[in-house]
Amino acid sequence: AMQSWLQPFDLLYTAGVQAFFQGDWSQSRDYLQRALLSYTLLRQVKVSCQAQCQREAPLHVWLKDLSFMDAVLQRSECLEHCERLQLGPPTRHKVSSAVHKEFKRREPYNFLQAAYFKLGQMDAALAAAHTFFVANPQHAQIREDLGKYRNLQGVHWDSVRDLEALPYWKAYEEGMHHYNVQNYTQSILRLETSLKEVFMSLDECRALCEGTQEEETHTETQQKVYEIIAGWYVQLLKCKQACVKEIATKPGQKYPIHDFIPSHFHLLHSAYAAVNDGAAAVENILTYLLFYPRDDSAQEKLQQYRERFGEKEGVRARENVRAYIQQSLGEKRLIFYAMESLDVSFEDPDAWTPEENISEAVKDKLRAEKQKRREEEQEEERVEEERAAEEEQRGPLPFEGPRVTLDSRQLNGSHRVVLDGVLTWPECQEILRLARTPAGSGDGHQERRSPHTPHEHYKSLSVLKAVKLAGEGAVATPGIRLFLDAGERSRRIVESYFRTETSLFVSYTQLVCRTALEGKQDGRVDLSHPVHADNCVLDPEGRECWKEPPAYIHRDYSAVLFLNDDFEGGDLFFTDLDAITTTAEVRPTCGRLAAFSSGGENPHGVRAVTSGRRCVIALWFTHSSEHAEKERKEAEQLLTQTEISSPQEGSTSQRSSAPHETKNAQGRKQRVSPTERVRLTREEL
Ligand SMILES: O=C(O)CCC(=O)C(=O)O
Ligand SMILES: [Fe+3]
Repeated sequence: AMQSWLQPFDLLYTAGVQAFFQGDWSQSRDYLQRALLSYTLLRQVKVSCQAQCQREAPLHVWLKDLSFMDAVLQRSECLEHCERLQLGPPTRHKVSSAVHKEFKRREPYNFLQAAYFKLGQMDAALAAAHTFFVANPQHAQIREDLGKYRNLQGVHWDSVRDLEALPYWKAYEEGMHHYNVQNYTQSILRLETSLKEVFMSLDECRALCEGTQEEETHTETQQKVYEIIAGWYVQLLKCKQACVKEIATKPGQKYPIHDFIPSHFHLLHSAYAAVNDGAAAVENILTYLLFYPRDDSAQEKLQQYRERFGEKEGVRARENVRAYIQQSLGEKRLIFYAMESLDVSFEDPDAWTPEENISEAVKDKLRAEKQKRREEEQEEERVEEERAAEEEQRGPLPFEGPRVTLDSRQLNGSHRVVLDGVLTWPECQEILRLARTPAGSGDGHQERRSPHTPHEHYKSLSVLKAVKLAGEGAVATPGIRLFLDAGERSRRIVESYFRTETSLFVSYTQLVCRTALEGKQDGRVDLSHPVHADNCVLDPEGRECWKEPPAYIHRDYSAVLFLNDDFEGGDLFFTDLDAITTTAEVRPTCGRLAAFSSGGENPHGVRAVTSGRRCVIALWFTHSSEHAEKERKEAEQLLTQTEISSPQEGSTSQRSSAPHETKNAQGRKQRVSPTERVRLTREEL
């Protein structure tokens, strides 16, 4: 019989994200839901196949003669068969570790919540948003979104829950709480539940290690067969060991809870003693002593319990915990052994590993690695602090009107800012008219296929060309004056906000429109503008940016002043040096300014414009007077002449614009400072 097998979750996720950026919310929601389901089912199948094959094809054989290999082959066949039954024939498809990480960070829920929101499914949106927030409490955008949901009517706040919650965290926390308020009976119930579920989750996590290998094993040098087996096996053991850390780390937290598993027994023995269950108190202190046999205060407690409750014949430490410790120590022993001879690094997730199990050489190595990790963490913290300090140093805005909407921290980067209100709506309309000149009018103006994608048209206009067009009467002068002024306004904002050491000059100004070509958008996966940095040549593989020609190395700051939002797609986004990991997205809208330093710290690109036309003023600034835009000066002079020779500037515009647009034309005086202008237009509004 035909059976439809599970579709790969990464492909479903990609399809969901793609539909999202095309604004197809219901499609996006459906794909994302299926991706999450596929992810969960796949893990369930793998865990259950592991369990089944552990029973059917046990591996308790020693590496003598051929029986070991025999067992390995049988296990392998069992797993293959089990997974084939449930997942279909094996494929070459391999999920990248980047996607694995995104699922771990619950990234799909962020898209899903936004899609639900657009579809008006508010309760679902809230649940998905909360689920994402729990794992990403620092995420600025989700905080903002949740704040938005909070103000909406008819949202059921009481029913909001974490859709990915692992059951033991709730039990553990309630157990701690009851313990702290000396409600021991309840505390015992919760902590026992937590323990049971912790070990179940631990088993699942460890079983998943036996699935596909995450890390590619390096095969640069020629390896012998036993080296390959050893390398592979050590990877497996390290993966299993790492599960303790994973289990003990709450979603959204950076570090695991110290001694998470042993601490259960510590709490339990006192809780049982408090309710006078002597046998259980002794059992749990003995279990705790399995981890820390030389803990004096625990030994003392054991003595006290024996005196208080009498000798408890036959009461012993918990057998499953003893087995677990033995298993874990066995794994550690092999890893330590490998560390001595092979180039193996390891972070011991447990504090209880007995000293005598570790050789001096390995101790040194563990210490050195720990030191390295600490230094890396300190470096991370330092960068974070620097970023915070950077924010505090931000200068004031030079005039009234614009306001900062997102700072570097909220944009997950450095030297980035998004401001709103740099242009008013009528101003955007006036500038947009410049871009609406019919194709072919005037030699200065270009409309052609985009240099970046075959799915879009691309039109650019420099300030000088714009002024020349005005001279020919092809465009209205108020728009051009605004075009020039918008550049100057942006320059002043950037100079002041980033407190640049010397003044900035505009080095280039361009009005750029990207138009989606109808009928050429199906299945589109490319970008409107590929990821790049503005003053250096980006090398994503090497994670470097080369500040050398052909890059425009004199550019110090970049700005994009958005003019409209009546199109689909076209978000500006920032990435890491890898040109893949998106760190921030900026949705264009009239008067919004995205400004950032032009170097390798700010790789950026533009998402595909899939319908309509997206227009912006792109600006680059420089500290070097030699690179100041010469055209700008010339344009200023020419424009002033034109304005003097035709004081009724509104009249020239009539020819090139549709009648309904003239209502936005402003016949007011043009010689006003930006401050006055903002005030003026505000009063007009
Ligand atoms: O249009 C945009 O949003 C950015 C364009 C850009 O990055 C560039 O032209 O260098
Ligand atoms: Fe750029």
